[in-house]
Amino acid sequence: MEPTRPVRGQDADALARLHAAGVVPVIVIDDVAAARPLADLLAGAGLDCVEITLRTEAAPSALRAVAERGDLLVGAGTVLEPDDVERCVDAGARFIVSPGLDPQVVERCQSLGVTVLPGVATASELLCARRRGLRAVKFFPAEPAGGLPALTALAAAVPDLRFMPTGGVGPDNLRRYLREPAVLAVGGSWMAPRDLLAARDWSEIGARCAHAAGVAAESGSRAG
Ligand SMILES: O=C(O)C(=O)C[C@H](O)[C@H](O)COP(=O)(O)O
Repeated sequence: MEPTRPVRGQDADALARLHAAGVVPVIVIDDVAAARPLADLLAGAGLDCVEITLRTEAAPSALRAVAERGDLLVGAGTVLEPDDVERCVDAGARFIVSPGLDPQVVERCQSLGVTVLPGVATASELLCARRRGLRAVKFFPAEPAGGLPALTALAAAVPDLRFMPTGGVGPDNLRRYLREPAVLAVGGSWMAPRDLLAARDWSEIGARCAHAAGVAAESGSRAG
């Protein structure tokens, strides 16, 4: 990737940090009180970026709590409505992720200057993202949509875009995705899944995060 190229709606610093992190835990959080210990754990494991999905009532407050630390790059996921973009940016989100490419969500992000990673699963959606000036997208749902073979085929046809595959990625296939040069970073819930978060199983979450960070550090020139 070329992190210094100015790209409308995608701030180079955020993209560079996502690329350096390599893995992005996707969080579904039910209790805002779990946000700070989770953030401590992510930072301790060397994971610099986190996506908090707007799937729960606690999500906006959790996002704010993690963003207030100042050291982690926090994004909002499952952003379905343009008005959610403002809410998330106001809470401290530095990137916005959506399961699909909704032009209104993308435009709102671009008008606010926040990085947006809309979900794409087809070449047509990829071209729509490219037409809007984007240079990175979420590939979703990665495994059901064809996995790494589909991603590499899309990347070969549209070589100036980078992908954040998410959906069905985990410890068994993480390494393979990270070896693909078109992959900006890999997203997934396996590092801190909802049930382990609810159970406050910090030791298991910590072990999964440390493993993912280790795999990311081994892959290519990513930061450790
Ligand atoms: O599109 C969004 O905004 C989402 O929130 C979707 C999530 O990124 C995936 O559902 C995570 O997939 P798994 O890692 O397989 O659990």
